Amino acid sequence: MALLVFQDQHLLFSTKNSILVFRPKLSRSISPPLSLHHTRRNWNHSSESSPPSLCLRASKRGNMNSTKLTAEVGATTLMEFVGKEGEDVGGDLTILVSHLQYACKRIASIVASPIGVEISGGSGDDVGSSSSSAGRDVPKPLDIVSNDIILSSLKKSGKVAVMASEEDESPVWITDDGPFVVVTDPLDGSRNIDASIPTGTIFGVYNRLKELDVLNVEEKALLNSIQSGGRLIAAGYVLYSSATILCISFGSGTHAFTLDRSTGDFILTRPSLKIPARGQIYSVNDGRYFDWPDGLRKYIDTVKQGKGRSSKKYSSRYICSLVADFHRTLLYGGVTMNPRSHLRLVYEANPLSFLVEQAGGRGSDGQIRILSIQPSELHQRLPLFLGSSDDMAELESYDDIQQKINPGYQI
Ligand SMILES: O=P(O)(O)OC[C@H]1O[C@](O)(COP(=O)(O)O)[C@@H](O)[C@@H]1O
Repeated sequence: MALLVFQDQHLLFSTKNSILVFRPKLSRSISPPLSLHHTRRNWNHSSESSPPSLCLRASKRGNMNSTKLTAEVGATTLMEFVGKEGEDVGGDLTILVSHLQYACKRIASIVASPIGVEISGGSGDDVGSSSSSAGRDVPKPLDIVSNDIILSSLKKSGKVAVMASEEDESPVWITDDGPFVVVTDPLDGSRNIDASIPTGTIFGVYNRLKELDVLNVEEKALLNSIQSGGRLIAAGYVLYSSATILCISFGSGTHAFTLDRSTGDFILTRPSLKIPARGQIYSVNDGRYFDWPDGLRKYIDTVKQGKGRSSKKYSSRYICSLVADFHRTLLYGGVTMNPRSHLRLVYEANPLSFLVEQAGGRGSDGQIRILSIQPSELHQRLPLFLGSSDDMAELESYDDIQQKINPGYQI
Protein backbone atom coordinates (compact mmCIF):
# COMPACT_ATOMS: atom_id res chain seq x y z
CA MET A 1 0.00 0.00 0.00
CA ALA A 2 1.45 3.38 -0.96
CA LEU A 3 0.46 6.89 0.11
CA LEU A 4 -0.67 8.82 -2.94
CA VAL A 5 -2.00 12.13 -1.73
CA PHE A 6 -2.66 14.00 1.47
CA GLN A 7 -5.05 16.69 0.50
CA ASP A 8 -7.85 18.56 2.03
CA GLN A 9 -8.06 16.45 5.21
CA HIS A 10 -8.08 13.17 3.26
CA LEU A 11 -5.42 10.52 2.92
CA LEU A 12 -5.48 8.63 -0.34
CA PHE A 13 -3.66 5.28 -0.40
CA SER A 14 -3.24 3.02 -3.39
CA THR A 15 -3.42 -0.74 -3.07
CA LYS A 16 -2.97 -3.18 -5.93
CA ASN A 17 -6.43 -2.72 -7.42
CA SER A 18 -7.95 0.16 -5.60
CA ILE A 19 -7.71 3.50 -3.87
CA LEU A 20 -8.59 3.85 -0.22
CA VAL A 21 -9.74 7.17 1.12
CA PHE A 22 -9.37 7.95 4.83
CA ARG A 23 -10.58 11.00 6.63
CA PRO A 24 -8.98 11.39 10.02
CA LYS A 25 -11.56 12.18 12.70
CA LEU A 26 -11.63 15.83 13.62
CA SER A 27 -11.47 16.86 17.22
CA ARG A 28 -14.90 18.42 17.37
CA SER A 29 -17.75 17.36 19.56
CA ILE A 30 -19.51 14.20 18.42
CA SER A 31 -23.17 14.69 17.71
CA PRO A 32 -25.72 12.19 18.98
CA PRO A 33 -27.31 9.90 16.37
CA LEU A 34 -29.80 11.88 14.36
CA SER A 35 -32.88 11.01 12.42
CA LEU A 36 -32.94 11.24 8.65
CA HIS A 37 -35.11 14.31 8.91
CA HIS A 38 -32.76 16.11 11.22
CA THR A 39 -31.85 19.54 9.95
CA ARG A 40 -29.61 22.25 11.28
CA ARG A 41 -32.69 24.09 12.49
CA ASN A 42 -33.08 21.43 15.20
CA TRP A 43 -29.68 22.20 16.61
CA ASN A 44 -29.81 23.10 20.26
CA HIS A 45 -27.24 25.82 20.85
CA SER A 46 -26.97 25.10 24.56
CA SER A 47 -25.93 21.46 24.22
CA GLU A 48 -23.42 21.49 21.36
CA SER A 49 -20.37 23.52 20.65
CA SER A 50 -20.92 23.29 16.92
CA PRO A 51 -23.91 22.34 14.77
CA PRO A 52 -24.06 18.66 13.87
CA SER A 53 -23.59 17.80 10.24
CA LEU A 54 -26.45 16.27 8.33
CA CYS A 55 -26.15 12.62 9.18
CA LEU A 56 -26.65 10.89 5.88
CA ARG A 57 -24.54 7.89 5.10
CA ALA A 58 -24.94 6.33 1.71
CA SER A 59 -24.95 2.60 1.23
CA LYS A 60 -23.08 0.79 -1.54
CA ARG A 61 -23.37 1.50 -5.24
CA GLY A 62 -26.78 0.81 -6.69
CA ASN A 63 -28.46 1.61 -3.40
CA MET A 64 -28.03 5.33 -3.49
CA ASN A 65 -31.55 6.33 -2.67
CA SER A 66 -32.80 8.05 0.41
CA THR A 67 -34.77 5.08 1.69
CA LYS A 68 -31.57 3.03 1.83
CA LEU A 69 -29.68 5.60 3.84
CA THR A 70 -28.96 4.88 7.44
CA ALA A 71 -28.70 7.65 9.96
CA GLU A 72 -25.53 7.55 12.02
CA VAL A 73 -23.00 9.82 13.56
CA GLY A 74 -20.89 11.55 10.96
CA ALA A 75 -21.69 12.27 7.39
CA THR A 76 -20.78 11.04 3.95
CA THR A 77 -18.20 13.31 2.44
CA LEU A 78 -17.69 13.61 -1.27
CA MET A 79 -14.38 11.78 -0.98
CA GLU A 80 -16.00 8.93 0.94
CA PHE A 81 -18.81 8.83 -1.59
CA VAL A 82 -16.48 8.29 -4.54
CA GLY A 83 -14.46 5.69 -2.61
CA LYS A 84 -14.92 1.95 -2.10
CA GLU A 85 -17.93 2.22 0.20
CA GLY A 86 -19.80 4.57 -2.09
CA GLU A 87 -19.89 4.83 -5.86
CA ASP A 88 -16.40 3.30 -6.14
CA VAL A 89 -15.46 5.36 -9.19
CA GLY A 90 -11.89 4.07 -9.29
CA GLY A 91 -8.57 5.45 -8.15
CA ASP A 92 -7.83 7.79 -11.03
CA LEU A 93 -11.23 9.45 -10.98
CA THR A 94 -11.14 9.72 -7.19
CA ILE A 95 -7.90 11.65 -7.41
CA LEU A 96 -9.30 13.89 -10.13
CA VAL A 97 -12.46 14.61 -8.10
CA SER A 98 -10.32 15.37 -5.08
CA HIS A 99 -8.41 18.02 -7.03
CA LEU A 100 -11.49 19.44 -8.71
CA GLN A 101 -13.40 19.89 -5.47
CA TYR A 102 -10.36 21.50 -3.89
CA ALA A 103 -10.12 23.97 -6.77
CA CYS A 104 -13.81 24.81 -6.38
CA LYS A 105 -13.38 25.43 -2.66
CA ARG A 106 -10.63 27.89 -3.47
CA ILE A 107 -12.93 29.62 -5.96
CA ALA A 108 -15.77 29.61 -3.40
CA SER A 109 -13.61 31.34 -0.88
CA ILE A 110 -12.38 33.92 -3.38
CA VAL A 111 -15.81 34.87 -4.72
CA ALA A 112 -16.99 35.34 -1.13
CA SER A 113 -13.91 37.26 -0.12
CA PRO A 114 -13.77 41.00 0.55
CA ILE A 115 -10.41 41.18 -1.13
CA GLY A 116 -11.83 39.36 -4.15
CA VAL A 117 -9.74 39.74 -7.26
CA GLU A 118 -6.90 41.38 -5.42
CA ILE A 119 -6.09 38.12 -3.76
CA SER A 120 -2.66 36.87 -4.67
CA GLY A 121 -2.03 33.14 -5.03
CA GLY A 122 1.34 33.25 -3.27
CA SER A 123 1.73 29.57 -4.17
CA GLY A 124 3.83 30.06 -7.23
CA ASP A 125 1.02 28.82 -9.45
CA ASP A 126 0.27 32.18 -11.00
CA VAL A 127 -3.18 32.58 -9.52
CA GLY A 128 -4.76 35.93 -8.76
CA SER A 129 -2.59 38.50 -10.40
CA SER A 130 -0.67 39.29 -13.53
CA SER A 131 1.94 41.86 -14.36
CA SER A 132 1.06 45.12 -16.07
CA SER A 133 3.37 46.64 -18.66
CA ALA A 134 4.66 48.85 -15.86
CA GLY A 135 5.66 45.69 -13.99
CA ARG A 136 3.01 46.20 -11.29
CA ASP A 137 0.58 43.45 -10.31
CA VAL A 138 -2.90 44.08 -11.69
CA PRO A 139 -5.90 42.06 -10.56
CA LYS A 140 -7.21 39.49 -12.98
CA PRO A 141 -10.97 39.16 -13.55
CA LEU A 142 -12.44 36.44 -11.38
CA ASP A 143 -13.25 34.15 -14.27
CA ILE A 144 -9.58 34.17 -15.29
CA VAL A 145 -8.52 33.60 -11.68
CA SER A 146 -10.93 30.66 -11.51
CA ASN A 147 -9.58 29.28 -14.75
CA ASP A 148 -6.02 29.45 -13.39
CA ILE A 149 -7.06 27.72 -10.17
CA ILE A 150 -8.72 24.84 -11.99
CA LEU A 151 -5.85 24.43 -14.45
CA SER A 152 -3.34 24.44 -11.62
CA SER A 153 -5.29 21.75 -9.71
CA LEU A 154 -5.74 19.59 -12.77
CA LYS A 155 -2.03 19.77 -13.51
CA LYS A 156 -1.23 18.72 -9.96
CA SER A 157 -3.64 15.77 -10.16
CA GLY A 158 -1.48 14.09 -12.80
CA LYS A 159 -4.69 12.57 -14.15
CA VAL A 160 -5.66 14.97 -16.90
CA ALA A 161 -4.37 14.84 -20.45
CA VAL A 162 -6.14 17.95 -21.64
CA MET A 163 -8.29 20.72 -20.23
CA ALA A 164 -10.62 22.72 -22.46
CA SER A 165 -12.02 25.85 -20.88
CA GLU A 166 -14.51 28.45 -21.97
CA GLU A 167 -11.85 30.97 -21.01
CA ASP A 168 -9.16 29.63 -23.33
CA GLU A 169 -9.20 29.83 -27.07
CA SER A 170 -7.61 26.38 -27.44
CA PRO A 171 -7.47 23.38 -25.15
CA VAL A 172 -4.40 23.09 -22.92
CA TRP A 173 -2.48 19.84 -23.28
CA ILE A 174 -1.27 18.82 -19.82
CA THR A 175 0.24 15.35 -19.85
CA ASP A 176 0.41 12.53 -22.39
CA ASP A 177 -0.57 9.74 -20.03
CA GLY A 178 -3.40 11.51 -18.17
CA PRO A 179 -6.43 9.21 -18.45
CA PHE A 180 -8.99 12.03 -18.52
CA VAL A 181 -10.14 15.04 -20.49
CA VAL A 182 -11.79 17.87 -18.54
CA VAL A 183 -14.01 20.53 -20.08
CA THR A 184 -15.03 23.47 -17.92
CA ASP A 185 -16.69 26.81 -17.61
CA PRO A 186 -14.67 27.97 -14.59
CA LEU A 187 -16.97 30.78 -13.42
CA ASP A 188 -20.30 31.03 -15.16
CA GLY A 189 -22.47 34.05 -14.43
CA SER A 190 -19.44 36.19 -13.65
CA ARG A 191 -21.10 39.20 -15.27
CA ASN A 192 -23.24 39.27 -12.10
CA ILE A 193 -20.38 39.05 -9.67
CA ASP A 194 -20.27 42.71 -8.63
CA ALA A 195 -23.84 42.39 -7.35
CA SER A 196 -23.05 39.19 -5.40
CA ILE A 197 -25.47 37.18 -7.52
CA PRO A 198 -24.76 33.43 -7.38
CA THR A 199 -22.17 32.09 -9.80
CA GLY A 200 -20.97 28.60 -10.61
CA THR A 201 -18.32 26.30 -12.04
CA ILE A 202 -19.40 23.67 -14.57
CA PHE A 203 -17.26 20.69 -15.55
CA GLY A 204 -17.40 17.51 -17.60
CA VAL A 205 -15.01 14.55 -17.67
CA TYR A 206 -14.27 12.22 -20.58
CA ASN A 207 -11.81 9.41 -21.01
CA ARG A 208 -8.79 10.34 -23.11
CA LEU A 209 -9.21 8.74 -26.54
CA LYS A 210 -6.11 6.58 -26.81
CA GLU A 211 -6.61 6.10 -30.54
CA LEU A 212 -5.78 9.81 -30.94
CA ASP A 213 -2.39 9.49 -29.22
CA VAL A 214 -0.62 9.28 -32.57
CA LEU A 215 -1.80 12.76 -33.62
CA ASN A 216 0.06 15.99 -32.95
CA VAL A 217 -0.71 17.80 -29.70
CA GLU A 218 -2.99 20.41 -31.25
CA GLU A 219 -5.11 17.86 -33.07
CA LYS A 220 -5.43 15.40 -30.22
CA ALA A 221 -6.19 18.19 -27.75
CA LEU A 222 -9.05 19.45 -29.89
CA LEU A 223 -10.52 16.08 -30.86
CA ASN A 224 -10.42 14.80 -27.28
CA SER A 225 -12.21 17.96 -26.15
CA ILE A 226 -15.07 17.87 -28.64
CA GLN A 227 -16.34 14.43 -27.78
CA SER A 228 -20.10 14.05 -27.86
CA GLY A 229 -21.82 14.55 -24.49
CA GLY A 230 -23.01 10.95 -24.71
CA ARG A 231 -19.44 9.91 -23.87
CA LEU A 232 -19.21 11.85 -20.60
CA ILE A 233 -18.13 9.66 -17.69
CA ALA A 234 -18.81 12.36 -15.09
CA ALA A 235 -20.14 15.89 -14.94
CA GLY A 236 -20.94 18.40 -12.27
CA TYR A 237 -21.29 21.94 -11.16
CA VAL A 238 -20.51 23.94 -8.07
CA LEU A 239 -22.93 26.69 -7.12
CA TYR A 240 -21.45 29.60 -5.16
CA SER A 241 -24.45 31.02 -3.35
CA SER A 242 -25.72 31.31 0.23
CA ALA A 243 -24.47 27.73 0.41
CA THR A 244 -21.79 26.21 -1.78
CA ILE A 245 -23.30 23.17 -3.47
CA LEU A 246 -21.44 20.58 -5.51
CA CYS A 247 -23.69 18.48 -7.69
CA ILE A 248 -22.16 15.55 -9.54
CA SER A 249 -22.99 12.46 -11.53
CA PHE A 250 -20.85 9.53 -12.54
CA GLY A 251 -23.58 8.08 -14.72
CA SER A 252 -25.66 6.46 -12.00
CA GLY A 253 -27.78 9.24 -10.54
CA THR A 254 -27.18 12.88 -9.67
CA HIS A 255 -26.02 13.68 -6.17
CA ALA A 256 -25.69 17.01 -4.36
CA PHE A 257 -23.22 17.87 -1.60
CA THR A 258 -23.17 20.95 0.58
CA LEU A 259 -19.94 22.53 1.74
CA ASP A 260 -19.66 22.33 5.52
CA ARG A 261 -17.57 25.38 6.25
CA SER A 262 -16.68 24.15 9.73
CA THR A 263 -14.80 21.12 8.38
CA GLY A 264 -14.17 22.06 4.76
CA ASP A 265 -15.93 18.91 3.54
CA PHE A 266 -18.59 18.56 0.90
CA ILE A 267 -21.31 16.57 2.66
CA LEU A 268 -23.84 14.44 0.79
CA THR A 269 -27.15 16.23 1.30
CA ARG A 270 -29.25 15.14 -1.67
CA PRO A 271 -28.40 11.60 -2.83
CA SER A 272 -30.05 10.42 -6.04
CA LEU A 273 -31.69 13.72 -6.68
CA LYS A 274 -34.78 13.46 -8.88
CA ILE A 275 -36.17 16.41 -10.78
CA PRO A 276 -40.00 16.49 -10.45
CA ALA A 277 -41.68 15.22 -13.64
CA ARG A 278 -43.48 18.55 -13.77
CA GLY A 279 -42.84 21.90 -12.14
CA GLN A 280 -44.61 25.22 -12.17
CA ILE A 281 -41.76 27.55 -13.06
CA TYR A 282 -40.32 28.76 -16.36
CA SER A 283 -36.96 30.46 -16.40
CA VAL A 284 -35.98 32.62 -19.34
CA ASN A 285 -34.87 36.17 -20.11
CA ASP A 286 -38.24 37.43 -21.30
CA GLY A 287 -36.86 40.87 -22.10
CA ARG A 288 -36.28 39.12 -25.43
CA TYR A 289 -39.98 38.27 -25.89
CA PHE A 290 -40.34 40.25 -29.11
CA ASP A 291 -37.32 38.47 -30.63
CA TRP A 292 -38.77 35.05 -29.86
CA PRO A 293 -40.40 32.81 -32.47
CA ASP A 294 -44.17 32.27 -32.32
CA GLY A 295 -43.94 28.81 -30.77
CA LEU A 296 -41.97 29.96 -27.76
CA ARG A 297 -44.20 32.99 -27.21
CA LYS A 298 -47.28 30.78 -27.35
CA TYR A 299 -45.81 28.29 -24.88
CA ILE A 300 -44.91 30.98 -22.34
CA ASP A 301 -48.25 32.81 -22.80
CA THR A 302 -50.07 29.52 -22.31
CA VAL A 303 -48.36 28.28 -19.15
CA LYS A 304 -48.40 31.65 -17.42
CA GLN A 305 -52.18 31.79 -17.89
CA GLY A 306 -52.60 28.27 -16.52
CA LYS A 307 -53.85 27.01 -19.89
CA GLY A 308 -51.12 24.40 -20.42
CA ARG A 309 -51.31 20.64 -19.88
CA SER A 310 -51.10 20.97 -16.10
CA SER A 311 -53.74 23.75 -15.89
CA LYS A 312 -51.58 25.47 -13.30
CA LYS A 313 -50.42 29.06 -13.63
CA TYR A 314 -46.63 29.09 -13.99
CA SER A 315 -44.35 31.55 -12.27
CA SER A 316 -41.27 33.12 -13.74
CA ARG A 317 -37.81 32.98 -12.11
CA TYR A 318 -34.68 34.17 -13.87
CA ILE A 319 -31.40 34.91 -12.14
CA CYS A 320 -29.38 35.17 -15.37
CA SER A 321 -26.76 32.88 -13.91
CA LEU A 322 -26.98 29.47 -15.53
CA VAL A 323 -25.82 27.30 -12.64
CA ALA A 324 -28.22 28.99 -10.22
CA ASP A 325 -31.17 28.82 -12.62
CA PHE A 326 -30.34 25.19 -13.38
CA HIS A 327 -29.94 24.20 -9.73
CA ARG A 328 -33.34 25.64 -8.82
CA THR A 329 -34.90 23.85 -11.79
CA LEU A 330 -33.36 20.56 -10.71
CA LEU A 331 -34.88 20.94 -7.26
CA TYR A 332 -38.29 22.43 -8.05
CA GLY A 333 -38.90 21.28 -11.62
CA GLY A 334 -40.10 23.26 -14.62
CA VAL A 335 -37.90 24.49 -17.46
CA THR A 336 -34.88 26.73 -17.70
CA MET A 337 -33.86 27.92 -21.11
CA ASN A 338 -31.85 30.23 -23.24
CA PRO A 339 -33.56 30.07 -26.64
CA ARG A 340 -30.93 32.05 -28.53
CA SER A 341 -27.68 30.49 -29.66
CA HIS A 342 -25.67 31.71 -26.69
CA LEU A 343 -24.63 28.92 -24.32
CA ARG A 344 -21.76 26.60 -25.14
CA LEU A 345 -22.33 22.99 -26.09
CA VAL A 346 -19.02 21.66 -24.74
CA TYR A 347 -18.74 23.52 -21.43
CA GLU A 348 -22.35 24.15 -20.42
CA ALA A 349 -25.00 22.25 -22.38
CA ASN A 350 -23.36 18.82 -22.28
CA PRO A 351 -22.46 18.65 -18.57
CA LEU A 352 -25.83 20.08 -17.47
CA SER A 353 -27.76 17.79 -19.82
CA PHE A 354 -25.89 14.81 -18.39
CA LEU A 355 -26.86 15.88 -14.87
CA VAL A 356 -30.51 16.59 -15.68
CA GLU A 357 -30.89 13.26 -17.51
CA GLN A 358 -29.31 11.43 -14.60
CA ALA A 359 -31.93 13.14 -12.41
CA GLY A 360 -34.78 12.00 -14.69
CA GLY A 361 -35.19 15.16 -16.77
CA ARG A 362 -34.28 16.21 -20.29
CA GLY A 363 -31.88 18.51 -22.13
CA SER A 364 -32.44 19.64 -25.71
CA ASP A 365 -31.59 22.39 -28.16
CA GLY A 366 -35.31 22.68 -28.91
CA GLN A 367 -35.16 19.98 -31.55
CA ILE A 368 -32.72 17.28 -30.58
CA ARG A 369 -31.28 15.75 -27.46
CA ILE A 370 -28.14 17.65 -26.45
CA LEU A 371 -26.15 14.52 -25.55
CA SER A 372 -26.59 13.16 -29.08
CA ILE A 373 -24.98 16.18 -30.77
CA GLN A 374 -21.44 15.79 -32.11
CA PRO A 375 -19.71 19.15 -31.51
CA SER A 376 -18.18 20.56 -34.66
CA GLU A 377 -16.16 23.22 -32.90
CA LEU A 378 -14.84 23.81 -29.41
CA HIS A 379 -16.73 26.98 -28.57
CA GLN A 380 -19.91 26.05 -30.42
CA ARG A 381 -23.02 27.84 -29.12
CA LEU A 382 -26.61 26.67 -29.28
CA PRO A 383 -30.08 27.24 -27.81
CA LEU A 384 -30.51 25.29 -24.58
CA PHE A 385 -33.63 23.93 -22.88
CA LEU A 386 -33.31 21.89 -19.68
CA GLY A 387 -35.94 20.63 -17.29
CA SER A 388 -38.66 18.29 -16.12
CA SER A 389 -39.63 15.54 -18.54
CA ASP A 390 -43.31 16.54 -18.83
CA ASP A 391 -42.57 20.25 -19.10
CA MET A 392 -39.90 19.63 -21.74
CA ALA A 393 -42.27 17.42 -23.76
CA GLU A 394 -44.93 20.14 -23.65
CA LEU A 395 -42.47 22.90 -24.57
CA GLU A 396 -41.00 20.93 -27.50
CA SER A 397 -44.49 20.21 -28.82
CA TYR A 398 -44.60 23.90 -29.83
CA ASP A 399 -41.87 23.10 -32.41
CA ASP A 400 -40.83 26.64 -33.18
CA ILE A 401 -38.95 27.50 -29.97
CA GLN A 402 -35.41 28.35 -31.07
CA GLN A 403 -34.75 32.09 -31.28
CA LYS A 404 -33.23 32.79 -34.70
CA ILE A 405 -32.86 36.55 -34.25
CA ASN A 406 -29.74 37.28 -32.22
CA PRO A 407 -29.09 40.99 -32.50
CA GLY A 408 -26.49 41.07 -29.70
CA TYR A 409 -27.76 42.49 -26.45
CA GLN A 410 -25.99 45.08 -24.36
CA ILE A 411 -27.02 43.48 -21.07
O1 LIG B 1 -28.14 37.35 -21.83
P1 LIG B 1 -28.90 36.07 -21.73
O2 LIG B 1 -29.32 35.56 -23.07
O3 LIG B 1 -30.06 36.17 -20.77
O4 LIG B 1 -27.88 34.99 -21.20
C1 LIG B 1 -27.65 34.77 -19.84
C2 LIG B 1 -26.81 33.57 -19.67
O5 LIG B 1 -25.51 33.86 -20.08
C3 LIG B 1 -24.60 33.51 -19.05
O6 LIG B 1 -24.28 34.65 -18.31
C4 LIG B 1 -23.38 32.91 -19.67
O7 LIG B 1 -22.88 33.86 -20.61
P2 LIG B 1 -21.33 34.08 -20.75
O8 LIG B 1 -20.77 32.74 -21.09
O9 LIG B 1 -21.19 35.10 -21.84
O10 LIG B 1 -20.88 34.56 -19.40
C5 LIG B 1 -25.35 32.54 -18.17
O11 LIG B 1 -24.89 32.49 -16.86
C6 LIG B 1 -26.75 33.08 -18.26
O12 LIG B 1 -27.69 32.06 -18.05
